[in-house]
Amino acid sequence: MANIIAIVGRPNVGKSTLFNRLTESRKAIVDDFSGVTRDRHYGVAEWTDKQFTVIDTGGYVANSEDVFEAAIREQVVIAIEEASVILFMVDVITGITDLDDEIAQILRRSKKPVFIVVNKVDNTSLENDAAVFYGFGLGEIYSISSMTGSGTGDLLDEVISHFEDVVIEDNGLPKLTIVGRPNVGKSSLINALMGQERNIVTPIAGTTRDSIHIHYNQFGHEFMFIDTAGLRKKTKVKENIEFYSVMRTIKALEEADVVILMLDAMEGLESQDVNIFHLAEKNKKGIVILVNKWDLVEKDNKTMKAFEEQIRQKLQPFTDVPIVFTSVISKQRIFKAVETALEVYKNRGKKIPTSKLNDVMLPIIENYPPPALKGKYIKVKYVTQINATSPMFAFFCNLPQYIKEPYKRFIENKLRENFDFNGVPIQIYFRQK
Ligand SMILES: Nc1nc2c(ncn2[C@@H]2O[C@H](COP(=O)(O)OP(=O)(O)OP(=O)(O)O)[C@@H](O)[C@H]2O)c(=O)[nH]1
Ligand SMILES: Nc1nc2c(ncn2[C@@H]2O[C@H](COP(=O)(O)OP(=O)(O)OP(=O)(O)O)[C@@H](O)[C@H]2O)c(=O)[nH]1
Repeated sequence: MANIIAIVGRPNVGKSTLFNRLTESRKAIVDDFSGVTRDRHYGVAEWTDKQFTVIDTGGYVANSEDVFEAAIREQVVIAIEEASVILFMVDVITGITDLDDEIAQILRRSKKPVFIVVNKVDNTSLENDAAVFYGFGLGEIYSISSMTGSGTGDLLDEVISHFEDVVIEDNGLPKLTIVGRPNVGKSSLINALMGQERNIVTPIAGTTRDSIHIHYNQFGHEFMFIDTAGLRKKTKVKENIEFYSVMRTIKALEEADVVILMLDAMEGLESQDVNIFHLAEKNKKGIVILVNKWDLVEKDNKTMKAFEEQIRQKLQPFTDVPIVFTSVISKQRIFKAVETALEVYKNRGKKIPTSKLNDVMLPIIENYPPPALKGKYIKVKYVTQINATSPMFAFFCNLPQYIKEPYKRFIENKLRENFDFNGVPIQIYFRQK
């Protein structure tokens, strides 16, 4: 089961501030790429050795107070159903409001772990004021200051102790999932690929009730579809449809080996898609981009190229990703899409023999060594691929701490030029030897 933390609470209590703090801490530690777009609503975070996804449920722009509060209540219900842990954030300065009380009432019916996070406790003199929130009857309270970070460590220690280990069912077959915003054509694609069969397959229940695993075995291809496309929840508020589908997407993504990110050609790649892309990238999943509804685009011989460039521009720095233009309606390139996803699956499992790796990479490094720092030369001695589910390389050298980001990028590009890793994130480490 995916570990998802949802931060709920009324506006202005500081949800986004905590979210930024949690997701940035990971960025500083493990995210090797700089210049990555900051994920606004959901991101990957890490505490001690546990990795998890954080969702910030704020950010409504609603026209009436009623709709607004209904939307928040609905979000809390979705969070209870879909998240593993809920952080209910309140504000020590304002105390308990009516909306806080309503949210607490919904949360009291939840079976999921709920943490009351009392924010804006910037100094110890405010700690006494926090005690009022015991009145919710939801157990322990955690006083924090999202602004300074104080108290967040204790909170996270407690939160991660409620995570379950991610158990992923494995029958050795590639696991693909199709993700994308509502209405891009996900269900249509699965239906088109399965043909009549979809109606007769008995869905193999996934490890959780979050997804359906469909065994595909036709036209010489065998794999598993992690399908969430059929699972839809009726929500009254537009933003919540998105919120719900994001939750489902995160879970499907964590179970899959390769993520097929489907776009609508008429809309292009939007920020929500870029978020999903980065989520897949950070989870080290293989990625294929499908530009669907290509039939609707007025095109000439340059359109596809221009479209591709536009997309890659937004995906930087990880642009070595296949892009396939499909029309599910006219069955154009739908098998190509599957074949490409299976290629990416192969690339993700690729192991380069150490001798070959050194034969190729050492001369490149010799010709273009890492820049010397403070008069010290960096000597790379050898490289090896580490045994892992996605490509990971260790370069052994005398002064690993002197290797800077641009040089890592250079090395990654050379690996990609010489060995096909199309569609897969690569991790590169420099180690002391
Ligand atoms: N003093 C103090 N102010 C804080 C703290 N955390 C957040 N704030 C401030 O509270 C205000 C609201 O913070 P946000 O993080 O935007 O709140 P939110 O809950 O995400 O709000 P919505 O996006 O509207 O749902 C901002 O002005 C923050 O600077 C804190 O720990 N202490
Ligand atoms: N013109 C055109 N329409 C398409 C294509 N693929 C799907 N559609 C239409 O787009 C609409 C949405 O398709 P769905 O397959 O339901 O999309 P979905 O991504 O599963 O949508 P949600 O279930 O809301 O997430 C339907 O009316 C489809 O007929 C395509 O390639 N071209």
